[in-house]
Amino acid sequence: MGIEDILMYDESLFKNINAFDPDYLPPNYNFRDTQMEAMAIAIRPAMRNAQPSNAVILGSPATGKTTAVKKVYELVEKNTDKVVCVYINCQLHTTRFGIISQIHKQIFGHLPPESGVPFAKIYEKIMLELQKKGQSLILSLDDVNYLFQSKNANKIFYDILRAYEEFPGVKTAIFAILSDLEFRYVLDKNVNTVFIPQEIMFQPYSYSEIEDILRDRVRAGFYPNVIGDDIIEQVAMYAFDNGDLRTGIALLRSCGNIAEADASREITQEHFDEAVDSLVSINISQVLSTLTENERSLLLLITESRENITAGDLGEAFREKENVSYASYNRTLDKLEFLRLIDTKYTGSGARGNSREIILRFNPDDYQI
Ligand SMILES: Nc1ncnc2c1ncn2[C@@H]1O[C@H](COP(=O)(O)OP(=O)(O)OP(=O)(O)O)[C@@H](O)[C@H]1O
Repeated sequence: MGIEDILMYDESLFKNINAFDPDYLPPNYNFRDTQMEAMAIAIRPAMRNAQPSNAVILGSPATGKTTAVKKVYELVEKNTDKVVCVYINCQLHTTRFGIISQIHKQIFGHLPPESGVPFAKIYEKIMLELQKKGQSLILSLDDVNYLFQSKNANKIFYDILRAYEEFPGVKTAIFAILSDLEFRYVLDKNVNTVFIPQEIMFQPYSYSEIEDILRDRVRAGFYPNVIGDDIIEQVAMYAFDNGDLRTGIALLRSCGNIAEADASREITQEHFDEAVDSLVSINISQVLSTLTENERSLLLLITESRENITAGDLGEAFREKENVSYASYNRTLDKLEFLRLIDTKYTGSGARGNSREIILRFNPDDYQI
């Protein structure tokens, strides 16, 4: 090994490898101003002792929902101490006690004791504190569908949103964050008497938005000239095709690691190809594994039809096969589109959307549906 090789060995291509971490908060956060404004409007009354609004924050995975909430929280906390902002990931905390403990931690700086103190005591302590300080609570429940699996959602929503009945003056709101469109209906059915939210929608990013975001991430994470435009565009295209910005960010990191292991000063086409291969198409497989019977059945019909079928013809075939209502067919179709397994394109003829053409977004031969 020559002297240069030794030097190279220690050299890193990464200026800041954390820029590719899942919890990295990008200082530059574009394309979500409308959604962040809607959140600010929902929170603003709380800064003036008025009632904040509930919201349901909806969008497919990696459309920036969590990041947007955290950014808005940062701004709120910078500007007022009248609002307590709590963010909870419901994949990690699903019980009433777990959720109230996290709120306790945010307010008092530590978790309550895990045993011995009943829920009601902790709840009371929190609400009295909010009442005393004249503070409002904005509780963001990320991946809120997990609460429904553990059947605790109803109680938790009531705990928070009805607090004012027992503790007059206390103002609370919930931001329910969802990446499962289907779940919107479950939410409505279960908690609609207390939870009347405004909807904040996170549309999928366009190709150029994805490219822009990834270029920013490259500037934050790599030294200059480590990765060329051509490779960045390929990464962006890959992320766009997969409908997942997160894949793009992971791919950038993986390219960097592979190039480093190769003791290269830059990321080459070969490094990119290797990174893509190693990604395996976990994404699509993962999505497929979460489908319900009906969704799977509809997707099968689409893959079997091979050429682009229209929504109308597909609807007839599906209703014959599964004996479901038209509304249910439409919901299932929307779900497949939301998950970016299919695209629908208007052909410009026909009535009531029946002229939409269904386009499959992946090669069915590569997957078992
Ligand atoms: N506009 C943006 N600018 C920069 N980075 C972004 C932007 N939107 C999303 N990201 C990045 O994409 C990744 C996913 O974002 P985030 O976790 O906020 O999405 P999400 O919609 O909450 O996803 P999920 O529904 O899967 O929880 C994060 O690494 C985040 O930093």
